[in-house]
Order: sequence, then structure tokens, then C-alpha cells
Amino acid sequence: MAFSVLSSSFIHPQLTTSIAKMTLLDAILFYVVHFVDKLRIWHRLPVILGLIYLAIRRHLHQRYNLFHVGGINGHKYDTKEFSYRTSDGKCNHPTDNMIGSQGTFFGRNMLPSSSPYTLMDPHPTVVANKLLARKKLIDNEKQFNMIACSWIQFMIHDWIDHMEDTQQVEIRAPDEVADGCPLKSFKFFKTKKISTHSPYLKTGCLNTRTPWWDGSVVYGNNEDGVRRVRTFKDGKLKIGEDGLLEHDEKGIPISGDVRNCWAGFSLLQALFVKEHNAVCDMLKEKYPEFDDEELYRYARLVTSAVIAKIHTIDWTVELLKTDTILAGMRINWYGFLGKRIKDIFGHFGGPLFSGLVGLRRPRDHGVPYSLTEEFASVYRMHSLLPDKLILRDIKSTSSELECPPVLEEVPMREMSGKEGEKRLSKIGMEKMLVSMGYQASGALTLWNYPSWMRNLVAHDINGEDRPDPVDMAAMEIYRDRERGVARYNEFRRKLLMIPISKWEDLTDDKEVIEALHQVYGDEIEKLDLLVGLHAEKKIKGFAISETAFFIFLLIASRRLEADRFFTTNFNCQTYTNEGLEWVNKTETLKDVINRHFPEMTKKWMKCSSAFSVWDSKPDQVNYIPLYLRPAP
Ligand code: HEM
Repeated sequence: MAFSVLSSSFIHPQLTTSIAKMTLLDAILFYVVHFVDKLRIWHRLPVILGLIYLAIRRHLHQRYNLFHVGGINGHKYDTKEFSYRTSDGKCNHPTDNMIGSQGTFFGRNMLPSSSPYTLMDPHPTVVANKLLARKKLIDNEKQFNMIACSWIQFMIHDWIDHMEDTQQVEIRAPDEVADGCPLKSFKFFKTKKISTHSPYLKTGCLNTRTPWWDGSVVYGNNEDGVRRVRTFKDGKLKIGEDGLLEHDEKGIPISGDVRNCWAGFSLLQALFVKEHNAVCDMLKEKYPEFDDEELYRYARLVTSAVIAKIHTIDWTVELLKTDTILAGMRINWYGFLGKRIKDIFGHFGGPLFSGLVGLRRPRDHGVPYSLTEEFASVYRMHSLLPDKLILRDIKSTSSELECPPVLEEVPMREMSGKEGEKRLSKIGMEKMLVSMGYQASGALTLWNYPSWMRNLVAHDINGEDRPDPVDMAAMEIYRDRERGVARYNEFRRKLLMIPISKWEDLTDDKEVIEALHQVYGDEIEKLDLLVGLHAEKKIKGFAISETAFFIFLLIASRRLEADRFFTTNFNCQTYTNEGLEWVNKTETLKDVINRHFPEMTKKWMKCSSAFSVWDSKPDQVNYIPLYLRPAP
């Protein structure tokens, strides 16, 4: 039922159209959220109230921010026959074999931009030069390290990549900024647009990766990819003698995804090959009758679930370091009653009590699962990357309480692609892991886009270098516009957030405001999403903007609750008893590192999470129960 009676002057005038589409109950819920937003206090509320706010907000996004793109052409299939993760993501949705498979459409969280501004307004290179280009590295201090940075690239390469067109575009820097540009002009392929036959969206883009949380970054996105990485013996995957990825004759790593790789990313791929192979060893011992195919299938399920769990209750908690998010992410996995109760009684009482994982049926809120354009846009986080990787001497005999001394600083360019792979094999897995553990990542803020990425040799889908280098900062601005992603203020409105009405609403930084004026004048509506996300005042403890976070709130839950292998089939029959126990006993990346390198965690990791800088203090014990904690 449309409910417009409530849209009084209380509602921000630019949000009244959103409320007009809502049911009475949702309109009331929206009032609650909007009231809290006006006071800007949700993150300063006591944990329990913050959780209620987030639950209501997530509910509204599930109702009004999910749009399916393309038709539904799949077929029913026998879920019992496909009780494993297929190579190309088919046969996961319980009644449609195609949903979430490789090559399906990106969905949307909002309808495409209705902005009148054209693709080149303002010029992407001007935006890149004046607002993005790194002046001096700003880092994330102790909160987030280079493992955390590599981890999110590892996840992106599990979930999304846009299919490209064969047609190229060229961007030429205008005279006013050309001198300060590493590339005066550059060429790249357009995003491929395909007709959708949807009433509200004529064309859409295809995802060349499987959007499920299925470990495709390790296993590949189709049969050919999977064949490349498997040994076909005891279910195992290929791995070099030195514990790093093997390489083909061209020097390209043999892994599930090899595009735009760098040493930190390929190191995580290798770590999870080790994990997969260890699961195979454990299963073979318990079930000597299992053949290669069975071992592979079970080990893939287990390893993918370990990855999803680490992301949910370890990585995200470090990214958004507040008690409310800690509680929320643990509720997503274990439910309000927590791990101990779930371990004893199993999943009961629905998602609130026992979490999303283990739900009896997957939930997609009436919109078939996919990842979305807007999700890709808020994950544009290249500013996490530094200019140099700082290598440390882990053989140093100095006191165990000190951090290992610096050996060398290697430019990131030399750590990327084939050259990076060669470097990594000389450095070795342990030295690289410890070095990344001790180095802070870059911060997601303006003027922090890595300079070396403004003249970057990007890769083809098969990991080969492209002939034309690109200015990634300018290209990213172009990409969001090209794909019809709303600009910052429209994005906020469509996400039921209060839009900004002046630059001062976005930031207190006078220098930033001055630069925004220079590029966008007074046209707030013109502000690009990427710039807005990086300029936004951050919530204390958050390494990302609140606007990006609300997309996460929706999608992080959806990746779990829509997946049959985290819901209906998250059980002993599908994973084996021991497999499920493996997932259940692994809580953090530190647990995985500890399994493979016990000496390393003991000697070098003082902090609580492998994602915070390793010489930071462990989290302090807080005797107040999590849900009862007061406002921060
Ligand atoms: C050395 C490390 C990295 C390199 C060389 C690299 C390079 C690239 C390149 C060339 C693209 C394609 C751009 C285009 O054609 O539009 C891309 C896309 C992207 N990258 Fe990275 N990247 C790196 C690390 C990261 C990290 C740490 C993140 C963090 C989240 C990230 C997130 C993304 C996202 C979200 C996209 C868009 C994907 C899509 O359009 O489907 N990348 N990256």
C-alpha cells in the first residue's frame, strides 16, 4: 500500500518519493531510521539499540534496494544430485540452475542514475588529478594491514568482474591538467552492455566471475579453470614445493583467478590452496573410501566456508571496529544466542537466534541472487594500496617483542604481475606474510590514490599484460558513470540516506572543500560517487564511509542467506561431520595461519587479528557482555 500520509515535513523533502512506495509498516520503520539519521547517532547508541537500527535499515534495503536484471531462464534440477559447488556456480539456487552462475547479469541496488551530467563532466582526469592523486601516503595506522588489503582483493576476485566490450575508448587529459598526468591519454575497453528485456533497465552488464562465495578465486569460474588448478589426486590442488603457486610456461600463476594479481594476492591464494589440501588430508584419513572427486568437492565446500567465515567475523570486524558491528557480524554467523548455544542445540528459532548460516531455506527476498553494480562501485578501494612494500627480516635474532627490522622497500610495481611472482618466490611465503602483517595499508581518503596505478599495465582475463597502460584513477571515475551508477547524492537518496546540501555536510576539511569547489563548483549533485565516498567524514572505528557501509550491510548478509551451501545444505550430510567441525573450529585468519605456520603466529603476531598491524596491542578484555555495552 502506498503510504503518503506520513510524509510530512518531518521527512527530508528529497526522500518523500521513497516513502510513497512503502507499506504502512515500512513507512513507520523508515520514520524511525530517518529520525535516528537526523540526529546522526546510530553508531553512538548502546550496542543493542545500534543493532535494532541496523536490523531495520537492512530490512528496508532488502525491500527497496534489490533489483533483478535480466530474465530468469534457468531450469529446475535435483538439488540432491548437486550437493556440491559446481565449477561455474550453476545449481545453487534451489529452483533455478542458472542463478549466480558465471556470465549472469549484475543486479542493482537502485535504478540507474537519472543524472543529467554526461560521461565526461567533469573530465575524469581532472577529478583524478585534483581530488584522487596521492600527495603523500596516508595510512590506516594500526587498524588495517597489507594482509587486510590483499584479502579484499582476494574476495573481489572471488565475486565480481565486468565483461568488457571489444570496442575501445580513449581518454585524453585536458590541457589544464595534462602536465601533472602520468599518462596524457590512455585507451581501454568499454564495459559490455547487453540487452536485458527488463521493463526498468534496457541494458545491463555481465559478471565474468561467479558471484557466490564459492572460493572461485582459488578454484576458477568454470570447468577449464578448475581443471587448471586440480592435481586429480586425492582431491588436491596444485602447489609449488616452496608453498607458493605454481606457474605456467609464461610465468602466469596457476590459480582460480590471475587477473591483475600482485604478490600479496597470490600469497593468499597459495595459503588457501594449502588449507584446501590440508582438508583433503584430514578427509582422506577419516574416509579412505572417498575418491579424488569426492575429496575435492568436500574440501572445496569446507575451504569456501572458512573463507566466508573469516571475512564475516574477522576481516569485517577489523574494518568496522566497533562493538555494534562486532555483535552484528557474530549474529550473522552464529545468531543472537552465540556460538556456544548453536554448537549445543544447532540452528533453531530463525536468523535472529541462530544466525543466517544454517537457515532451513535460502532467502533472497524475492529477488534472485547476484552481486550488484553499486556493490562493485563501493568496493573501489585501490587507495588501500601503498607505494612500496616494506620487507622485513624474519631471521633477525633480536628480542621477540620487537617487530622484525626492515630489510628493503620494494616499489609496488615490482611486486605486481609476473615480475611480482618472481620477486615473491625469492622472498618466500613466510617473510612475505610477516612483512605484510607489519605494514599498514593505505587509508580510504582523498589524495591517496596510488601514483603507480595511474600508469598501470592491466591484465587480460588470462593474466597477460595489456599493451596500453591505463590511469586507473581516471578510469574508475569513468566506469561508474559508464555503468549508470548514481552519483554520490543520488546514491544516498536512493539508499534512504539524508543527502548532503552543501560541501560542509560532507567534510570539515577546508582544503578538500576548496578542491571540491574547483572541480564541481556548487553543483553538489555532480559529485562522483568515488570522490564522495573518500571525502565523507568517517564514523569512529570505520575504515570505510557510512554510505559504502549500508551497501555492505545488505550484501554481506545476502551472500550468506541466499546461498544453499550456507543455509539448507550447511550440514553434515553435505560437508561431512569432520568438514563441518573444521569450519566450526576455525574462527579467524590467525587460526589458518597458525595451522600452517605455528611458529610464525607465536613469534610475530602479538595482535588479536591477523588483519591489524601485527605489533598492535591485542584487544582488551571487556567484562561487560557485548550486547549490554553502553554507547561508545
Ligand atoms: C596490485 C593490486 C591491484 C591491481 C593491479 C588492480 C587492478 C585493477 C584493474 C586493472 C581493474 C579493472 C579496471 C577496469 O577495467 O575498470 C580493477 C578493478 C577493480 N579492483 Fe582492483 N587492483 C588491485 C587491487 C585491488 C584492491 C586491493 C581492491 C580492493 C577492494 C580492488 C578492487 C577492485 C574493484 C572493486 C574493481 C572493479 C571490478 C569490476 O569492475 O567488476 N582492487 N583492479
